[in-house]
Amino acid sequence: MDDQGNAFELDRLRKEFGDKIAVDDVTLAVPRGSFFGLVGPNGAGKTTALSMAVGLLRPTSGTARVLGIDTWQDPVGAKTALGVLPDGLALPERLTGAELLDYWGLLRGLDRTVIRNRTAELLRVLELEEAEQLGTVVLEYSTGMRKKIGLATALLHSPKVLVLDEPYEAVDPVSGRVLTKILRRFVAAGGTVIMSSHVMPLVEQLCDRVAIIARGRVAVEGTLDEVRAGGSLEDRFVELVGERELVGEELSWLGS
Ligand SMILES: Nc1ncnc2c1ncn2[C@@H]1O[C@H](COP(=O)(O)OP(=O)(O)OP(=O)(O)O)[C@@H](O)[C@H]1O
Repeated sequence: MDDQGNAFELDRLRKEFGDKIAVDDVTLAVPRGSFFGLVGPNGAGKTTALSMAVGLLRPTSGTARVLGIDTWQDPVGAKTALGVLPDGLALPERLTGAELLDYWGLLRGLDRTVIRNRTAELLRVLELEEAEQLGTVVLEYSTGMRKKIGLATALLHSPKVLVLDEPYEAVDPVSGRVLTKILRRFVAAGGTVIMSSHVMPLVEQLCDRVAIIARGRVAVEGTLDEVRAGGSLEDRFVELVGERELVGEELSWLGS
């Protein structure tokens, strides 16, 4: 166990794709029990950093630890502690939600009765029960439904740390509220959530710590109030990242 009380530690984590430095020596600590928001512009390196941190993408250099367990030295140990909603899920598509969770649970080594009970509960809470009754396979799911079944796979084994890449994207408001309740309850019970999002008000509403990442680097990190520095998170984001104005005649043909 990690004696510093961190759920997550990235130490000079780096990813190069050819000449492109996608993640530029990111060092970040996420204290246990925090609801951590990772924000930044498109292409900033959020997905790449999270993918390396959870063991889905091999870093060029640097380390990632989950509850003190090195993600790359002890992948099974780290993955036991982790629940992950990756960007662009690669799920078996020709299974129904329940079949997928059954398969997932068995891969995780869960007991069949536990899988069955949790699956029924997750499908009910995430409003995927009707699709299940109709025999809808994941291939036929809408974008939001795919997000929700992805969340269900992340939650199924009751992990200690959840890493969610844009969990609210494409999720309707009713399911969004359910998700918020689930995540808040999870954190209240001692779990840790690391979530990327482009929705600043949502991050302000949910997260107690935030990092703004830009061009592969951490521009600022701290408590929500430290990062906001008296303004809104969006103001701080734009201030750090730089505002893009339409210059001169750019797109003036639009609507003319
Ligand atoms: N497999 C890859 N090969 C080459 N370049 C990549 C690859 N994956 C990501 N990149 C590049 O790395 C950079 C970071 O991408 P990443 O997907 O991590 O950004 P992001 O912050 O998650 O963006 P978004 O908010 O749009 O999801 C981008 O410049 C992207 O083009």
